Amino acid sequence: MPDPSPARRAALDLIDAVFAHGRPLSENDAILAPLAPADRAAAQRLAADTFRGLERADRLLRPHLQKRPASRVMNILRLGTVELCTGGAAHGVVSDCVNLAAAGKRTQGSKGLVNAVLRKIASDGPDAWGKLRVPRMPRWLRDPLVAAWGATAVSAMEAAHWAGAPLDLTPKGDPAAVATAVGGTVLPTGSVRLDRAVQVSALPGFETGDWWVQDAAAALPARLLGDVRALRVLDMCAAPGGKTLQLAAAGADVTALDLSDARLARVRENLARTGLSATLVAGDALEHEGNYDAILLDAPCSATGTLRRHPDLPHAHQGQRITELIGLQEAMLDHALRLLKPGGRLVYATCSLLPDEGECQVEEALSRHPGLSVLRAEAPGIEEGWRSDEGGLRLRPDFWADRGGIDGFYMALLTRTA
Ligand SMILES: C[S@@+](CC[C@H](N)C(=O)[O-])C[C@H]1O[C@@H](n2cnc3c(N)ncnc32)[C@H](O)[C@@H]1O
Repeated sequence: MPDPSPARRAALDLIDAVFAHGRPLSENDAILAPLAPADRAAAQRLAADTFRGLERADRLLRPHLQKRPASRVMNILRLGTVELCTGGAAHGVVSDCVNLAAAGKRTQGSKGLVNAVLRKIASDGPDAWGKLRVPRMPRWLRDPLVAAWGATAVSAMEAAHWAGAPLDLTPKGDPAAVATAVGGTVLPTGSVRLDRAVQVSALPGFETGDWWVQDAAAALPARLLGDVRALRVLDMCAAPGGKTLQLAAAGADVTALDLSDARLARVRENLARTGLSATLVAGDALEHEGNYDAILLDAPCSATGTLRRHPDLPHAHQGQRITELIGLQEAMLDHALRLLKPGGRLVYATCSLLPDEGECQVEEALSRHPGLSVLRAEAPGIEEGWRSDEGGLRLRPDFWADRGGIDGFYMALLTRTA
């Protein structure tokens, strides 16, 4: 039996790692490292597409399965179903999925099942696919989001997740020049957006570090700090460094702190590519000491605002860590306030859709710290509808629907007088 294609085999390993070990697709370099760049990109795309279409795939597969097969076999069927229903060539997909089953000791016995089921899906799946509902988020996440934002808003978010995300770049200098060079458009907030699929490293300006990849929402927190020229700024959870690059490009004297050495290496690479500089510190934010004019706290969170790009996340965990993360965010915010000079500015941000990681954190911090207040967030492109009751900004993936959406984010600009 021929070997399966390296990209499909890696995609299957990536999917298995999410379900079996709760390891998100973006944290599986060991699976992708041996592959050629094109196979790596194809594996990532196949795995992400499988998670995006998982609910539809499971619905189509259910009538063909008398009992649920072993997890890896189920994942081969899901991978094949999504490909077959989104334009994959029937013969090539079915035979390679059979090869995938044949290649594993625990899956060999299911070759026949894979072949029979995927042949049926190849004949009637593509028509049925388009008639199925837009996939929903898993209940552990959907229920609290419906409680926070209402069912209509959550359906709109799911439509945005299903549509996927364009590519956003943050320019180091003039946005118009970058937009012209890459064939993109300048968004009202100053990011440059490309609506077509591209190989990022082949775009003009990549080698010369004229821009970096960063969602338009993720580019806003650093802008809320305003003019940071010559200020001592702490980027408290810095890696992989998008916001460090913005602050350094704006002329700040940046200390970029992160717990993870491996992730700090990404900050170092990004600084080198863009010719920018910052002081890198590996360590626990809660133990860091210093005195800063401004602080950016982009706290670790559920990342539920990024499901357009990371549809695997709600399957990697069922929200078990969220309570722990909320405690960490609170402790980090309190510690950051200790490191901030009186009158200094602090941005608290999370790429989460859950108010417990955003609005509630700021409301509770205001009640714990009498000298703390929220300043009005000002930056180009901010819409009045984004402003939340306690004075922060709430961005959701269903916003900017006519422009291609924006990641979910929360951010607030704080200052401390005492
Ligand atoms: C949301 S990400 C930061 C993204 C980054 N600001 C950017 O724009 O590229 C959160 C980061 O917090 C780091 N982190 C988690 N716990 C930490 C801690 N106790 N101290 C410092 N960094 C921590 C993680 O390693 C991760 O890189």
